[in-house]
Amino acid sequence: MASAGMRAYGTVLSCDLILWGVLWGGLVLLGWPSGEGVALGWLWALGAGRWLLLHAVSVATAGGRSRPVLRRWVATLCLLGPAFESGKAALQRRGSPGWSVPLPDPGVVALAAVAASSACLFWELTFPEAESGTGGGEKRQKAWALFLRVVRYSRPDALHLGAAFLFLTLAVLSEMCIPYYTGRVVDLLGSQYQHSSFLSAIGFMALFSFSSSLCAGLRGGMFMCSLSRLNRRMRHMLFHSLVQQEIGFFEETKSGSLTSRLSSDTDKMGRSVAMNMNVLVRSTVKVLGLLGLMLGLSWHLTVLTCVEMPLLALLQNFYNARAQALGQQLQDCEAEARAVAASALGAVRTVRSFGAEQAEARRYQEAVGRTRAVQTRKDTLKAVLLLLRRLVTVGVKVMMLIYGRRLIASGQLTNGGLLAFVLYQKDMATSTRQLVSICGEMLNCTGAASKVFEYLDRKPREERAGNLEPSRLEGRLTLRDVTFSYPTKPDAPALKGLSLELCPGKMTALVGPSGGGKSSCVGLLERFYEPHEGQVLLDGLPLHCYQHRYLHNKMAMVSQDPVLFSGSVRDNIAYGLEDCSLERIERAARKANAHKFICELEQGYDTDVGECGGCLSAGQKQCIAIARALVREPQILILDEVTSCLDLDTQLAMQDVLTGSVGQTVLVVAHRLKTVEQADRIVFLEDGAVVEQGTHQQLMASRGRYYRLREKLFSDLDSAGDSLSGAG
Ligand SMILES: Nc1ncnc2c1ncn2[C@@H]1O[C@H](COP(=O)(O)OP(=O)(O)OP(=O)(O)O)[C@@H](O)[C@H]1O
Repeated sequence: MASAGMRAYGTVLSCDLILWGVLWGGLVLLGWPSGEGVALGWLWALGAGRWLLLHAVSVATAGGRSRPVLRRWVATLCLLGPAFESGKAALQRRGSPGWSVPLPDPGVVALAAVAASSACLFWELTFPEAESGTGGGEKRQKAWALFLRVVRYSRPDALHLGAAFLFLTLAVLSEMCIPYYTGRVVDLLGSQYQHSSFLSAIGFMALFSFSSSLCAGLRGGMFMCSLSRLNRRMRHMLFHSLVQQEIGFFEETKSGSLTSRLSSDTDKMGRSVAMNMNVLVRSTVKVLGLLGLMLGLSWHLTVLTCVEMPLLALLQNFYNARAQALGQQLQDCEAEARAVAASALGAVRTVRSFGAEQAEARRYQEAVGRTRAVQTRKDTLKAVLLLLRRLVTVGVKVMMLIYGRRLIASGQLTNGGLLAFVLYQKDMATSTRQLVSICGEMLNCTGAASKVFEYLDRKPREERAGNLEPSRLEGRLTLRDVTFSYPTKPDAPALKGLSLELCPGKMTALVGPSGGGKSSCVGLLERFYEPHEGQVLLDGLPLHCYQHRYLHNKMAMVSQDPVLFSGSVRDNIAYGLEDCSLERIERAARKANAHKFICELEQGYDTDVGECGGCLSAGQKQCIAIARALVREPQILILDEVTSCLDLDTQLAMQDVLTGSVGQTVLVVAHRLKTVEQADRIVFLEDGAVVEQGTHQQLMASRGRYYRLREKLFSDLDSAGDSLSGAG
């Protein structure tokens, strides 16, 4: 592939040489006086003819399809000369459309070839993906589409961005004027000194310096402001979309990846518009402006400086390939060190109880050591890049000064002109470098944008809730022939054709061995998941017909491991309810046997429960969770293994709640709960199916699975209860 490319370049160059040879030979034969000019139009006609011919040659050599970079190279090679001469003539105001320009000599042709090749080499090295066939093109198109979408989301900030771009242009223009006046000052000091001209040059220098600083500051402020506004909007939208997703989505996606989308990816994405556009526009305006100014000062020196760009791009490419791999390694090492620290600090009680502090410290030290080793390699590579980059820059500058001296000696350039050129060239190198890195960075940012949009556009897999809100709800729940498997285990059904009915005013207990499917039933009733087969009905209608908030106000659940949110006890009990009075909260807390210990807390109902309720005991957390469910006065109450952490008093209070509730549908999932004996119906689940059901007496009499499990599991509780009553 590479050799075919080289062959195409070689063939085109050879044809071009032959073409010029024929032209110059013909002119000599015709006796054309050397140094005689031609009309600018003829030069363009010559360029266009050359372009057509060389393009045909390139297509023929590349077997019918020439690569885009080859096409661009041919166009640059043929049209650079006429474009340059036109620009030069316009700058020097040579007058009428019949401008006469010199015919290119072999030196100028060779220089144009070097400049065109440098530009194309620079392009190819900087954007290798853009040329790698249709895949690269598609990738670019996708990146561009994403970028435009981010721009669309920035529409509300149009005013800020518009002002930012205005200040940016003003800052760049002012900046570009400074070297010109610096050169003027040097010239005035070096030749006949004129006080007024000197003062005016100094004045302009100061004015442009001040305006460039002021505009740059305002530009930065405006960009930062629009960036933070966009970030805030995107985070809000993304969070809104995430909390709407089905529960299965959160099981399939790591929470770390979700938080990283919310924080770093939205930020990166915002940068692709605000910060990168800032640098991109600034660098593009600067590169073009500086190129014009440099060409105006000396085109010889400008061509010479063009050598620097492909060399720098070559170095950058070499660095990028290696730095990317090291960056990946670094990320892995950092993640490992973080994981070691998090696991040890998160389970500090276990570490302490096993006396493993030293071992954990050693493990963390080793992980940090590995991170440092990779970081050192990365820093060394960067240092080598900086050194080589500096060498190239200095080498080009030395060549430029040597050549500049010759131009000054021959009167083609002034001292101040050379100084201005050197200052422009320095700026040009920086802007080009920024332009190169910003293109990579923008693709990077659109990568972040694609991840953010992936979640933003994601439609929850489950059917959206309907709008049914009947004023009277009986509360009859039915699971009819339900088959269900978790998204992470699609081939292992947790429920297999299960049918179950929960009647209003009755308490149903689900019992059975671990993994039997009890919590899965609860998950379906709570509409965390949708069944794959069968139906879940409430009062004869599918659950998804009911309005979301209505459903969850009528149906309250206390889970095995209840989660409290940081905030006051009162906020936690009234969670999800608007305008819930303190009396109502206290009533629910009393029922859940929580009022007494809440009143003993330092600030009563206003006490902060700490992160995830960390300031409370497991039993107290359970009681608050029960109060949170009871405060809604739900029609359907689901208690999933709630008594595991409750003391005897609270268990008795719970029994009062359960037996005292009239017309309420109650579902209790239990292994050890005494109340299952009082349940109106006990359903024994095993391996995702109902094995037997009936009252406690019926099941005990039948001496089936329930009987055997009860014998095994409840004997401990019975003996504990017996010993307690004996003690009483
Ligand atoms: N989130 C989940 N993702 C994948 N599989 C799950 C998930 N939760 C439960 N399971 C699997 O589904 C099956 C039924 O589990 P389920 O939690 O419903 O049983 P259970 O009767 O409530 O058990 P336990 O009494 O131990 O809580 C088990 O095989 C379990 O491994």
